[in-house]
Amino acid sequence: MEGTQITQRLINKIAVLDIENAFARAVVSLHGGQVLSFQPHGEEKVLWLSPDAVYGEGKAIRGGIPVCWPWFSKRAEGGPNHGFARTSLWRLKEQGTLEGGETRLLLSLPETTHAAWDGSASLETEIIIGKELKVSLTMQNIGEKTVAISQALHTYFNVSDVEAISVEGLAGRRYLDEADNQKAWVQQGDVTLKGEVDRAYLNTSDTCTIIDPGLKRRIVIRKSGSNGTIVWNPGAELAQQMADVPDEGYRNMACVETATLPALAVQLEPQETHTISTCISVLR
Ligand SMILES: O=P(O)(O)OC[C@H]1O[C@H](O)[C@H](O)[C@@H](O)[C@@H]1O
Repeated sequence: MEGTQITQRLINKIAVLDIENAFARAVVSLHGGQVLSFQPHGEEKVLWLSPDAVYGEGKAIRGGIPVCWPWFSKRAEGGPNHGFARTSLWRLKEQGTLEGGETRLLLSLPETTHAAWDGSASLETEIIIGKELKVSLTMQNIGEKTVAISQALHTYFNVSDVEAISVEGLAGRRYLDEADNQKAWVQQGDVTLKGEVDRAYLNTSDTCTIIDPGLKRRIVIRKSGSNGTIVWNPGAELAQQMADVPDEGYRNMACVETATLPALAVQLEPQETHTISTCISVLR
């Protein structure tokens, strides 16, 4: 197939773009500035998207790569969990095809302010869809004071069985167990996920690899500009309490998130810019 096809449609009034090129298919939502799907040709879907996801104003879409910004997690001062970028309406600023045939989209939130936040920033997400998926989030402080930014490209991966997979690349790293009062541990060997897992790995920009024996593939997650990795799965009990996750839905999902943790927030000076990015590829 030559070139890129991009078509727009609505899911319950939310505008999404369907992209198809020589390498892959992808779906991107302008609500949240969020990749919802990425599927290289001949490959199973790489990202998990909840069949019960809610598409509506003010709601976060469960799955794909939500952009958590300008804070990650709950915030002592209040405001929505994981910030407001994932519930904002982004603009499609540029679209094009790169020399190698990959599709490039640039989404933007030009002047980003919120009642619960005293900062002011511009935000752009560059999405490159090729054999690999690359997502880069670039922010610039356009206010007059320094702002502390924590964030995540909160990536939900599609897996055959969460209890059968393992995540390589975090051995020896310190983590806080968010499911157990932030107790600190050091990761021994690869990460396996049984029951609720919510871990914040600190000071690591290492590449992680999801080994999925059921789908007979490895998903390689490279990252830059981020000093932390979150590994999350709600487990059976919590999933049952989540209206936008089917009871058994947790089994096919694993989040490995490229993050800046609140404790290690970026101090962004006026006019300063910062980029975090993740690059996802599949190996057989
Ligand atoms: O339900 P959400 O606000 O989307 O958050 C979903 C999850 O995100 C991250 O992975 C956090 O580490 C978890 O503590 C949180 O439960």
